[in-house]
Amino acid sequence: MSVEELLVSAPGKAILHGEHAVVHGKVALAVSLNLRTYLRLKATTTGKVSINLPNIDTFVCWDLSELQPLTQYFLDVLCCLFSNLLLLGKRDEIQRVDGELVRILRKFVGATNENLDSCDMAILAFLYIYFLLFASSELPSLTVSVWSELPTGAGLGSSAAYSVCLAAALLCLSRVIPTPLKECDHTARWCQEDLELINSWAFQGETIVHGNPSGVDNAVGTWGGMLRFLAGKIIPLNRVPLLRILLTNTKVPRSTKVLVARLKDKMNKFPSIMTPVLDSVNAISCQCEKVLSEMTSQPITGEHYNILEELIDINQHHLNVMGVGHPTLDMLCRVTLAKGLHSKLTGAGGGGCAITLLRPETHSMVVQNMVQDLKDCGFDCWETSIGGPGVQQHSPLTVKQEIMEILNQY
Ligand SMILES: Nc1ncnc2c1ncn2[C@@H]1O[C@H](COP(=O)(O)OP(=O)(O)O)[C@@H](O)[C@H]1O
Ligand SMILES: C[C@@](O)(CCOP(=O)(O)O)CC(=O)O
Ligand SMILES: [Mg+2]
Repeated sequence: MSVEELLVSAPGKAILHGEHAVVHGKVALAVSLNLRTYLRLKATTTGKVSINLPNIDTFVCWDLSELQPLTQYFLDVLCCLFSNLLLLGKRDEIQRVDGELVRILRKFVGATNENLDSCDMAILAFLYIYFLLFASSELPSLTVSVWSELPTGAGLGSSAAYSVCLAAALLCLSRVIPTPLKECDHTARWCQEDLELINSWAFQGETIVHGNPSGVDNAVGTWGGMLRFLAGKIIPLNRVPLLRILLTNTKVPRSTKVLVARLKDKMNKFPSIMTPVLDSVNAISCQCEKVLSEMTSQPITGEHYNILEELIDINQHHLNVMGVGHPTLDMLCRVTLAKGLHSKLTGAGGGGCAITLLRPETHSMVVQNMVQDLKDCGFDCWETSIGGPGVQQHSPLTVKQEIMEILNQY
């Protein structure tokens, strides 16, 4: 069946514990959010490839004749990649981004900045997946439009949600995986094997945006729910208590790529100092997992919350030691602590977002006052439910009208 129009979405994430340490092979606990990125793909006959990214004010359109000469560079890599793709066993090969191809694409889009600005990274991630999937056949003419409820570059995994949507939609268009939505369905998900493929292609998109991602963000975007992630191994945590979490965005812009590289430099400079810090973060993730599991098998007590709060405080100090804190994040922690509530940065830090654990007994007036104090600092706050579904295909009727209106503009 040919794909004429396709609507997919993927959730953002919050990391409870283990950001950065997870890049160095330590455990992370992460959970999907009910804030999603939506992508609409339309196959066209215009002879053009258009990509519309209103969140980052980026709108690009190429003639297929401009793109065609680039296909030759991808063909060698493709021979190897497609055979591995079909075998599905050699996942490492699929996941390795080819540096030479990225250099060629960077030159094509005129990206000069070593760290790449946000629009270049998003365009490169699209082109990389597009060429790898289509260079060996006819390049398809299409329009891709993306809109996200997530703030971009704020620690909530917008890059991964974007990459997961790109991977799912382009894999469907190339017919490597089927479109799961049946006529009577509102939303549908792919089988486990197809999800693994989406996840591995999304990892490539993340690699272009981040440089050296752990893979935890694209795993949450693909599978949703709460996950334990360790060195590429994904374990869904099905028995977890319902946690109330407040998200606050300091609105200080930062780049995950730069922050991940900053910690790498520190690790190289002070290995014997930084390694124990990362080991301690690993222990925090394990201890948190244990407490969360106890909270589902025993009556929940104040002591469980006390431990969760202490772990948040210790980890926030560690993240400052790693060099990924920011004065606004320190201020945010002080403001919430004044109301007796504990916070830590989430994601790459350096600004961006923090999570605050709300205790069940915390009165709604206390939360409201605290939110006002945070807003007075210039921050955005929202209490969101966690554990939203992973990547999905939608019928247009199931997507909020305001989101469809944005996507339908293109
Ligand atoms: N909705 C979107 N549209 C276009 N690009 C996006 C979108 N969401 C994320 N991106 C890409 O991801 C980058 C942000 O990734 P990153 O620095 O990892 O922050 P985070 O993942 O925490 O939001 C953006 O600069 C952009 O290149
Ligand atoms: C810092 C890190 O642990 C999480 C980054 O998340 P985000 O891009 O800031 O949402 C990096 C990674 O795991 O790839
Ligand atoms: Mg990211």
